[in-house]
Amino acid sequence: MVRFENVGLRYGNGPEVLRDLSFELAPGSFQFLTGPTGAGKSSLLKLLYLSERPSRGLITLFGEPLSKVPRDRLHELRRRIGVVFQDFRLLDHMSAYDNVALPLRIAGHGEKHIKEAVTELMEWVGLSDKMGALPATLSGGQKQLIAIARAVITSPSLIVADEPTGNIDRDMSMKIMRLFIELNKQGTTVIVATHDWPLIDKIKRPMLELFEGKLAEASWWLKPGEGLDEPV
Ligand SMILES: Nc1ncnc2c1ncn2[C@@H]1O[C@H](COP(=O)(O)OP(=O)(O)OP(=O)(O)O)[C@@H](O)[C@H]1O
Repeated sequence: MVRFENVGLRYGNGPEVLRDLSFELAPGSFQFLTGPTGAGKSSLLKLLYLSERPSRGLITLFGEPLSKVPRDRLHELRRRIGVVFQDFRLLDHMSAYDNVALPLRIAGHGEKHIKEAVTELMEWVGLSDKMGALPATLSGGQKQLIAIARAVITSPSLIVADEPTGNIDRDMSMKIMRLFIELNKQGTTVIVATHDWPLIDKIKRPMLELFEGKLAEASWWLKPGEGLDEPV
């Protein structure tokens, strides 16, 4: 699904903020990414969802070496990735329904299909009664549920989440993580950056740890399949 080989990243002429990153995300895997503030988690995720290009090394995404993908084809790969941010990035002037519908509208789908898909996803995240709500009238957790519905409406094969439960209470954080786990059980590859140790501890999935731009030996690893059926 994803392979990094000796990847480095610098912004402009600055120092390398990521160095010598080599790892793989297997198809259908669930991976946490953790590390202290400034360690480079968001930067690593930006490389994954194609918002930055590496300054050295090789990234292979969906079997394609990114260095060989022409710029005008990058958006095709990008469409296969759903991204969830800590700050939701909903469009404030649009209803929850229209926010969730947006990726399908951009992709040119008809309104009938859009209505079915949005209705199903709003039900899935438990917000069927908030279709017409503007983001400003929703709680942080509800906004994140809308952002997750928007991220998955195009059925991406990779979900990248950057601190999706920052500033969200414990119960809602668990609800959000359960949605990611459900998607993962359906075959979606998921990577979640978080500082939330109690959450990591409860969910028990493999973890990548960054320190000052380098991957540390993981403090613990689970063997493939291990932990996956634990209640969360
Ligand atoms: N656009 C940018 N231009 C220049 N430097 C940047 C940029 N974005 C991040 N950095 C630098 O890259 C390093 C890693 O930042 P990054 O945001 O990836 O860390 P992080 O682990 O996600 O931190 P946090 O947990 O605080 O979100 C930091 O030193 C940061 O200052």
